[in-house]
Amino acid sequence: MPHKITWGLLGPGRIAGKFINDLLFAADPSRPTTIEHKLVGIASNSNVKNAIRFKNDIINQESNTEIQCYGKYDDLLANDQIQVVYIATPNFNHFELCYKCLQAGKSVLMEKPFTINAKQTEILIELSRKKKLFLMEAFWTRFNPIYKDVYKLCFEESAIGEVVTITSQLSFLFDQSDPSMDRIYNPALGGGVLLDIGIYALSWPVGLLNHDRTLEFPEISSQATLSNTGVDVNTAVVLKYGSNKIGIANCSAFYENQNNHVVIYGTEGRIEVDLSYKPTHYWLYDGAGKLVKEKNTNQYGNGMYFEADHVGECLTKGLIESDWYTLEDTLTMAKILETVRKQNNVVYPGKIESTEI
Ligand SMILES: NC(=O)C1=CN([C@@H]2O[C@H](COP(=O)(O)OP(=O)(O)OC[C@H]3O[C@@H](n4cnc5c(N)ncnc54)[C@H](OP(=O)(O)O)[C@@H]3O)[C@@H](O)[C@H]2O)C=CC1
Ligand SMILES: O=C1OC[C@@H](O)[C@H](O)[C@H]1O
Repeated sequence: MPHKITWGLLGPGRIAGKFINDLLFAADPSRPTTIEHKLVGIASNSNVKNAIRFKNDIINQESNTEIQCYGKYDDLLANDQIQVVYIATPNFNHFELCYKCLQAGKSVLMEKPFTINAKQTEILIELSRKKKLFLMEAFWTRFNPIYKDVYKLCFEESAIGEVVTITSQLSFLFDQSDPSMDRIYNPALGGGVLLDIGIYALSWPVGLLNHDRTLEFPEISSQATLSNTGVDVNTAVVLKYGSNKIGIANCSAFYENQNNHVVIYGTEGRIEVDLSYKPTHYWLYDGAGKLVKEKNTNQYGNGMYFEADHVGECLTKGLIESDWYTLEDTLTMAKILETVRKQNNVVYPGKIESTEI
């Protein structure tokens, strides 16, 4: 019998549509058959019509009759049929909503970036442990099979010797005159490219230069250009781990990058990856620069079901934390993002930095 995981959704917007589509419908034959995902509730906090529209747009009318729609997030939290809540709102209220979910006894899958600052992350980790509830950042890239293959090549097969340098980028054209870009340019919503897309570029050096989590927090130097609204829009970060490992990550809102690549350099070769946020292809080169292996993956859905299935597997096993993308990993990333923001005077309103509920 498959293990049924019952989901609630807060924030029926853009990413939620992709995630829920994947959760329910991605037809990858390798998906675990032991888990049956069921969407039980959808909540908008501004208008129940948003939740209803989402339900009708995403889910086949015949199969959606049992899904409850709510006009307030709190009402969804009162539904005791819901086991885990996926929070897909803009960055500014992640802390508050996650805190409320945990207090209401719900496990949580929280969109990236987990919170606005490291203190908020620490509080949520502590609360989830106290309540014995599952909590994870929806860092979908880490669950992508190409990321996992690269990890294996580097650390189980020693395919490129010692990993010493990683360069990684992610840039999109975020047009400031487009009203839908409010989330990116508005400090009150926790905007800026670092938290929006820089986090993906950073995740490769952060995940692979310290893969066994034995090294100290890295030395960080960074530079950023700020928008007229005060958030970062063109940002570069250098991380130094230990005495000899260096990561370079950059992100920008100024151009649509055709080359959002990652390159992992080892002492005996390199691995190139096509897309830092949504990898589909890797190429392994030996020390002489000869291509020795490559892999292209089949694409099913949006690539977000890997993280969703992982949540299902963790819940099935009764875990309160992933052992693959841990809460310590989330906290480390939160500290790195905060350090870079501080170095570049990206200041958010005190209200969204607050740890008061
Ligand atoms: N994993 C990934 O690939 C991606 C992740 N993300 C992350 O997901 C989160 C949501 O991004 P995205 O889907 O683009 O966001 P949207 O702008 O689509 O907003 C999502 C929902 O949040 C609520 N909301 C939007 N603006 C506000 C506001 N000003 N005040 C209060 N509530 C608001 C709305 O729900 P309601 O009806 O309740 O008001 C809206 O439907 C972000 O943290 C982002 O970093 C985003 C894109 C891709
Ligand atoms: O997480 C994301 O990935 C894709 C981007 O377009 C989006 O702005 C960002 O939030």
